[in-house]
Amino acid sequence: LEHVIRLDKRTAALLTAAACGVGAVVVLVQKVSRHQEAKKRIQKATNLRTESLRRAEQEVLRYKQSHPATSSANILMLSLSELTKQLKDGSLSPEDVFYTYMEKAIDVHKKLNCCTGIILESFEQLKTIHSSKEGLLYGVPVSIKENFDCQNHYTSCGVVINLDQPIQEDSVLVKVLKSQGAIPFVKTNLPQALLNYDCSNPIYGQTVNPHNLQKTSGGSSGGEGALLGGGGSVLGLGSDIGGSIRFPASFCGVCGLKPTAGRLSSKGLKTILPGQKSVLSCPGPMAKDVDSLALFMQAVLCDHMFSLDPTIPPVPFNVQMYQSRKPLRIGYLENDGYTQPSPSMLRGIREVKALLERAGHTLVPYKPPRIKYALHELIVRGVLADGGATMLQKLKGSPVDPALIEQVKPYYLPKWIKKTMSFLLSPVSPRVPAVLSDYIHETIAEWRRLDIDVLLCPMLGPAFNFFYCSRLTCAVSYTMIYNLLNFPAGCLPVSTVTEQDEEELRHYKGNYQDMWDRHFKKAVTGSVGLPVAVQCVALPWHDELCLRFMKEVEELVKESRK
Ligand SMILES: CCCCCC/C=C\CCCCCCCC(=O)NCCO
Repeated sequence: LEHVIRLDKRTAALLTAAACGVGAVVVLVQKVSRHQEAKKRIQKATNLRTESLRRAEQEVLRYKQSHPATSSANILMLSLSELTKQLKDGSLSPEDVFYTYMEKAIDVHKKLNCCTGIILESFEQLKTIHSSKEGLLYGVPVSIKENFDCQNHYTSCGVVINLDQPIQEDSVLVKVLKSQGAIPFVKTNLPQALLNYDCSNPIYGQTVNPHNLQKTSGGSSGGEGALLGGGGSVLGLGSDIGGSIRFPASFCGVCGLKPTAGRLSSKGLKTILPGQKSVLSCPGPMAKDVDSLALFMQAVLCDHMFSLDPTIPPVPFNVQMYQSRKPLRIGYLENDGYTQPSPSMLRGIREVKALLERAGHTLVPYKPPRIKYALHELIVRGVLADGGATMLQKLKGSPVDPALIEQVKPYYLPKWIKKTMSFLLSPVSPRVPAVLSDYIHETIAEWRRLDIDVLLCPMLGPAFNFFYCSRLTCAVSYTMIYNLLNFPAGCLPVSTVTEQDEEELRHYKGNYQDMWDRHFKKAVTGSVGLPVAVQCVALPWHDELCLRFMKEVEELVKESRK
């Protein structure tokens, strides 16, 4: 009997070992085949990009040969309002403008890796563009961030799992832009899974900064930032849930507006956390100047958008509010108490504050109420309510990008650890949706108490060195708060980093003097000459007031340089 039992034990051990072996082989085979599938999809997507660039380049060459008199340098120098005027009065042809920007975009892409592909359908659209002469954006080439659906193109959001089928239908904003005579001509790069303010993914690679190739363009609308900053586009479409329009605008020296979420249609705009309602994502324009942002808003806030997406309130652009120059009461923020601004961020605020005061506006100091509570209890708990599971789901079957890895490492912690931590914290942590509206009204009450119309606050910058964005999610404090509050917020360049800023940075300690403060100092080191921006904020649905404030800052800065 003893012999039989021993034999049985040995058999059981052998069987267990064999089962484990088979299991391991199955897992390995699955992993290898998933990896190969991912490689195949990436190859297919990059081949499509290469082919679209090659064909566009050929078309540009053909056009240039038959139109040697096209003055490209002249066209590229024009602001959007000058460009639209000349297109309308016929002194410029849509063909000359289109081929000029196509050539420039390809050129900029070769240096900065900012495009995910050329929209070849734009060549066909150009042939019938004369029928859209009444449109506010007649003949204007517009660049589109990759996460907006465009018919026949992928909307990958930088994740391999989304590279299955090309999209069937244009997003609402792309349709509306076309109906206003704009020509979407190129799709632009973004970070893997969008929830990051760098601009790198395993499909299309890293986009770099037009002012310094050793710096990131920022993200997530980083392809837009780089292309606009490099001069390869005059108007772009981005999206923002934590600063994704404003970070690349700041890092690349262009303007960007995150409107009130709900003002523009998000139909056909892919996000990575659909259904997450605490912090709202929204589309918005990016461009070289504030008037271009305003023109974009005016163009898309039209009956066509309201009828394609009836969930959008039919409120057209308020030109009167944009053009008003009545003196304002402006709150200003120097340090939110969470992320100590870099010396150039702070200098930007102080210089603009002085210009605004000199122009007759009243400036009053402002502090956001309970900033730590807003960031930790409302933003982190709202966005990561599922412990990062949805995001990890999207990363399955593909490598995690080096620009994202540090950020997502904690999401990989075993569920039981995350659950225990959540349980331990739950007595002190309220449910986000229940208290979010209280926080919004508390902030509005503070604005009312100070009697302020708008707010001037620091904008993260200058452009980071590579791989620091994923280590510094805390640095979204100046931007993501306005996604949480759903206040419109825009940013614009006001200066460039000086030797003096760089010297002061050597003494930067941060508000907490912790690891993140040390990372921040390293992230922005070596930035002399890079753009410095400020952020302008208004109350919900007052997008035109936000733009008007931005426009005034832009004018004052321009004037002060004369
Ligand atoms: C202390 C505040 C930390 C907040 C952490 C929130 C959780 C994840 C990090 C988010 C980083 C957001 C970067 C911006 C991404 C963006 O706006 N994407 C737009 C997509 O349309």
